[in-house]
Amino acid sequence: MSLLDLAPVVPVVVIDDVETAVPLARALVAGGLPVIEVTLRTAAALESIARIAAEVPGAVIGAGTIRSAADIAAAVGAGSKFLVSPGTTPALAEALLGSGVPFLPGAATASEVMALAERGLKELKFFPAEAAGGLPYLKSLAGPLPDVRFCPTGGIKPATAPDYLALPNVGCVGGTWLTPADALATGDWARVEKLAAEAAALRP
Ligand SMILES: O=C(O)C(=O)C[C@H](O)[C@H](O)COP(=O)(O)O
Repeated sequence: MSLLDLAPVVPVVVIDDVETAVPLARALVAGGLPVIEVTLRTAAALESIARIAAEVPGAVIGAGTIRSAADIAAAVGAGSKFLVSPGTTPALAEALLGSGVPFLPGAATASEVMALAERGLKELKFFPAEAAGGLPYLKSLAGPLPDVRFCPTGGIKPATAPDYLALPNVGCVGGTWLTPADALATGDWARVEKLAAEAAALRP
């Protein structure tokens, strides 16, 4: 099954304290969102991915902010089951194709989408979704490029997620709203689970 169809919302998580990784992943899975993207933006990211991979069997754990072949090696080595990049250079596309795991390469323009589609890559992250044109932009791409599907991410909120999910070329959306920094800091896993449950219900 495609990465885009596993869950309506992919939580994008920035983890500063590795001790929060497992409880937050458990809360997301309990709420009904098994696909979790940990951004490689913090020192705790790789160890967090490793712990979630080892200790949260219901999670499909992946790495975001992939920018290089070295990032791919580190992320896959830590146990990432999928990879996500904010944008895609030709070299990064090559490295992702050789990674051995599913991935969502980032794209934001018709030309970038077409360059990836030429290589057979037709399931992409649309980033930064809101800033790059949001709903009208994705609707416009669906006309000439109907065979390409997206996980828009960047600026998407609970109120706007349903409109994105209603588009024919959107499989899921990504966002950080499921794991607010203050909830992570205070260990408010019940709040994370509730936010996840509300998001999971966006596509019954
Ligand atoms: O680090 C990355 O490569 C990313 O994944 C960027 C994130 O997708 C956005 O930062 C989403 O953040 P929100 O706009 O708060 O939902």
